[in-house]
Amino acid sequence: MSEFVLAIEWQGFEKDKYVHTVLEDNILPPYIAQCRWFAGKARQIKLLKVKDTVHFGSFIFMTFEVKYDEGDSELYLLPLSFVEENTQEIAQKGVLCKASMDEKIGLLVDAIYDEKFRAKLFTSVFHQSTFPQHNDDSLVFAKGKAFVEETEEIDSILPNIDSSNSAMIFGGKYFLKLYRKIFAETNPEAEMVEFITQNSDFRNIPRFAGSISWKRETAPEITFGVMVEVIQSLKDDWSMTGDYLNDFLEAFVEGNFQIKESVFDKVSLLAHRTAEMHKALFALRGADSFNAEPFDRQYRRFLHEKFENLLERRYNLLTENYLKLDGQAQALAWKFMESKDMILEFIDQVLTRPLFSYRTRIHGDYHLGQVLATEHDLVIIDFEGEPESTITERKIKHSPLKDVAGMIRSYHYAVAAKLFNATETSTIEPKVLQRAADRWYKLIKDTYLDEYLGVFGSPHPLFKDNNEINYLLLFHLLEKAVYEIGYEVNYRPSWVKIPLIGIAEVLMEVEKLRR
Ligand SMILES: Nc1ncnc2c1ncn2[C@@H]1O[C@H](COP(=O)(O)OP(=O)(O)O)[C@@H](O)[C@H]1O
Ligand SMILES: O=P(O)(O)O[C@H]1O[C@H](CO)[C@@H](O[C@H]2O[C@H](CO)[C@@H](O)[C@H](O)[C@H]2O)[C@H](O)[C@H]1O
Repeated sequence: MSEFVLAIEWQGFEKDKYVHTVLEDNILPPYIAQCRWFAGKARQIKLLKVKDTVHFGSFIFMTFEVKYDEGDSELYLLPLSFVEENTQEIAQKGVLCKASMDEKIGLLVDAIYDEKFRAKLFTSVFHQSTFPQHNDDSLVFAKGKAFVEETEEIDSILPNIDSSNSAMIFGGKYFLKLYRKIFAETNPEAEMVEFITQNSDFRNIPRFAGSISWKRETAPEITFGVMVEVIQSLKDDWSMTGDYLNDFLEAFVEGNFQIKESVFDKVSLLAHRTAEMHKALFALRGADSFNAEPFDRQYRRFLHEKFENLLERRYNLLTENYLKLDGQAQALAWKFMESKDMILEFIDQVLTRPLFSYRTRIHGDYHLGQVLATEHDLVIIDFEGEPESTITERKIKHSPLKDVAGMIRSYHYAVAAKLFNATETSTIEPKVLQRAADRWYKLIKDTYLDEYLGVFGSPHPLFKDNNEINYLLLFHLLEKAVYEIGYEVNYRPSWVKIPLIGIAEVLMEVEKLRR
């Protein structure tokens, strides 16, 4: 905790330059560096600036901007509370500094750690309260279909989960995600979850229970948080698939290739739920932001430019990090670089080839970790979209095959990570391992895809024909694997070979299309 003792006054907080300067220079930099939600830990901070203050009873929502030496700046949300000493036990990681307010001594804390703040959030959703601000702006709490509580007296906890935002659970029933990195726009997750809950009968998402938004007179509104129902789940589908793969691995080291029927059943179930989600999104009419659209020129150009830029950035990243890669990853990276012309030619086709399929709002960052396994079913979560894209881009409509490609990539990841990282396989030749991984992947991929397409029947309402399905699926598989190189180089360099193998496999299919 910082040594500073800040004298705070909530009423004049927005204008108190001294308090802002101490926060910006002395308190926030060390504080945010230890917060899981702060995404700029690996970047050089050039400027940190307190931006806005939104009053919420005896609490404050403060926003601050972080500018870096390179790349885009970011806007963060930090709710603040003053907790008088000896009134409440506050977790050490929530304390910013010692403080005084109205002649009382206490602590300035991240308000999520203050149970009174959490209780006020709940009460405000309960009453659908509005908090007018000093200008014509207001802080607005909305209530959704899944909010069925009859009392506002409810306990709250901060669950111990891995989240890039801040989660709170109320009465074991309501899950509130308070966004930390915020955008000057409605968050796509709040929009998607609210729209699906209120306008469709698709049940395999946590249904919308409420939201917190800062509505501004002269600027777009900003979503501070979204409340949904709690999903009772022991694990996500990534760990569940990891369990099936443990069985597979055990048989494989004994010389058997074995996949249980129940595994195919689970894969089919996920394909089924994916198709139902896409059907629901396709059927949502009446609001421009959800109506299905064709592959018009403007969208084709957007898709093309985005992929070309991504490709360029990834080639540069791999070149800069080439010497840090192991021998196998270097060979794969080399192959990827040599294929540049073929990839560019394949991407170019999106500008001109006939495409009569539709595009709709989609999940956007679909992988096994975004699916929670309940006792008998699966529930899809986290509709925030691809973390690297801007918030406007995340709302652009795409072919649902982009989600399908995301999930297929995830199965590829699951088997590769399991077989190549296990100690049990350390003495097995890489070629033999690769062959087994390929077989597992192919069977699972075909099961997923066949079941997914089967749900829609024929003719398919969203996709024109098999040619288009094939091209769009390969396009998005390639795009996703290229995207993943960035994630792996930055966070798990020893896994970079997984997307590189994925790229090599897609390129073999692309070559077949050229013949
Ligand atoms: N509705 C929910 N009910 C119960 N747990 C949830 C719910 N939504 C998310 N979680 C848990 O929180 C974790 C993080 O959720 P996610 O939506 O991915 O948050 P973030 O985008 O902040 O990382 C999930 O992996 C899951 O364990
Ligand atoms: O944190 P998010 O869920 O928004 O997604 C990011 O992190 C994911 C890693 O957890 C990353 O996913 C990649 O690794 C997964 C296995 O850990 C694998 O299942 C996915 O297929 C693979 O893309 C995701 O790309 C990134 O956006």
